[in-house]
Amino acid sequence: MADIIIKNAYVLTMDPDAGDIKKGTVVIEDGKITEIGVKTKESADTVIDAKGSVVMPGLVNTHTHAAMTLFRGYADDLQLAEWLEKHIWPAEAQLTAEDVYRGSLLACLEMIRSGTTSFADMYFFMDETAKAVEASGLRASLSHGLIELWNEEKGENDLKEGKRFVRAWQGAAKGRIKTMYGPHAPNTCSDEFLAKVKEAARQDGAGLHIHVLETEAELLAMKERYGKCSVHMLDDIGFFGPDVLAAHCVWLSDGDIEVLREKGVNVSHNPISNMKLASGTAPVYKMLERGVNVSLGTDGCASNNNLDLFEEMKTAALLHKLSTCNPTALPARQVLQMATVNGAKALGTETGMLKTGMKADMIIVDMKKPHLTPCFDVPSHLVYSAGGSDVRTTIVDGKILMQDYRVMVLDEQKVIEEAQKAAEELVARVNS
Ligand SMILES: O=c1[nH]cnc2c1ncn2[C@@H]1O[C@H](CO)[C@@H](O)[C@H]1O
Ligand SMILES: [Zn+2]
Repeated sequence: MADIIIKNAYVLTMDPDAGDIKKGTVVIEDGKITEIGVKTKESADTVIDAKGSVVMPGLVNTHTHAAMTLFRGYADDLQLAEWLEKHIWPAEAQLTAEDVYRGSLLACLEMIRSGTTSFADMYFFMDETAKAVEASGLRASLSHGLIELWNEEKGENDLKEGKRFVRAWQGAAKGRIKTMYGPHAPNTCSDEFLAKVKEAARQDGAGLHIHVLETEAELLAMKERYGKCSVHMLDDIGFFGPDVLAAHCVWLSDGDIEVLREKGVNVSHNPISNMKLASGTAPVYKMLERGVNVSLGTDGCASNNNLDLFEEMKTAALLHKLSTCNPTALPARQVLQMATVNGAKALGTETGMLKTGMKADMIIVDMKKPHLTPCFDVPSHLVYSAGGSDVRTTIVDGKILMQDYRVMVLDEQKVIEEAQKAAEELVARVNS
């Protein structure tokens, strides 16, 4: 007997061999997809009739800072350097472990509601984010942010904590948690420090999550310090490989794109954050054309200001049509692939596709809505017309986290109230 059967759904498998099944069935057992097709002979404890809905792989957010939900709308309409150094970092200096737990739990709730089933995070007090992931049932790749700022002692301490975290949580929450090293950026960490972090990651068999060439200011600072850009500096110290997740990658030359492709680096594109902070336009069309694995991320809620990957998909599609003056750039299906298949590849998880044997991370999107009527093409609707609030059911590792808009794993009102309180008290401390 299976655990869950989803029937009568439009199945968007994202599996190139299987394609879409217009009226299909997905069978889930022991956290995995055991059958996919038109009909099944199986029976199950839970049978979901998904008539009028789409079942698809859960979305993968490859770059965020979950606890920054507490800073949602806290400092808007500013230059990145001023935003980070004058507003965000002073506020982060007042953060407590409890705050990070409240903020992370709020983020998990928001992700469950908007169809994100796994995410990559880089922040502080990461034990708390890990606990929130454990409690919420989501899947995540977590890293402690290492910000050396050319201070050897700070670097050592950060790396020590990063290492402790990597070892403490690798494989936790029944394998849903993976850990990574999170050196912040090439303009906040020295080349020597980055090489040390790379070595630690190699020893632990852990991945690396880093911001790369988010701003022109970073590019100019790198040229002045090293006589080369971040990509070449990182390449020269042996940093790159398929275990690296590079967020932003806005200010790339054609040569940089070639390095990223050759080394199998995974890029997390964050169009809304890049637009909001006016960081620039990442050459996503070119990267995809050359075969770089580009996925999607929201970045933190201080620069987005939500975690809705449906919004991110639409924005990515529109931004690259506009920036290339080419309406055929980033068609809907390719954008869906970025948010599912490419994201799963970036995090190295057996998810991102509905396929027998894969982990059962999937969402059911309600298509019986005024703004989704009529429906000629499902991928088009998912990218251009739908929003995170159209997700009715969210399943991770074969467990139902939200069923028919009801979150099963968290006390929603309590999570919201406690996050609100934590945010208010935090800002009061910052201003006192
Ligand atoms: O867009 C961004 N660019 C650079 N840093 C960021 C961005 N968003 C958040 N952080 C910062 O990264 C650190 C986590 O390691 C935090 O200090 C967070 O505020
Ligand atoms: Zn970031």
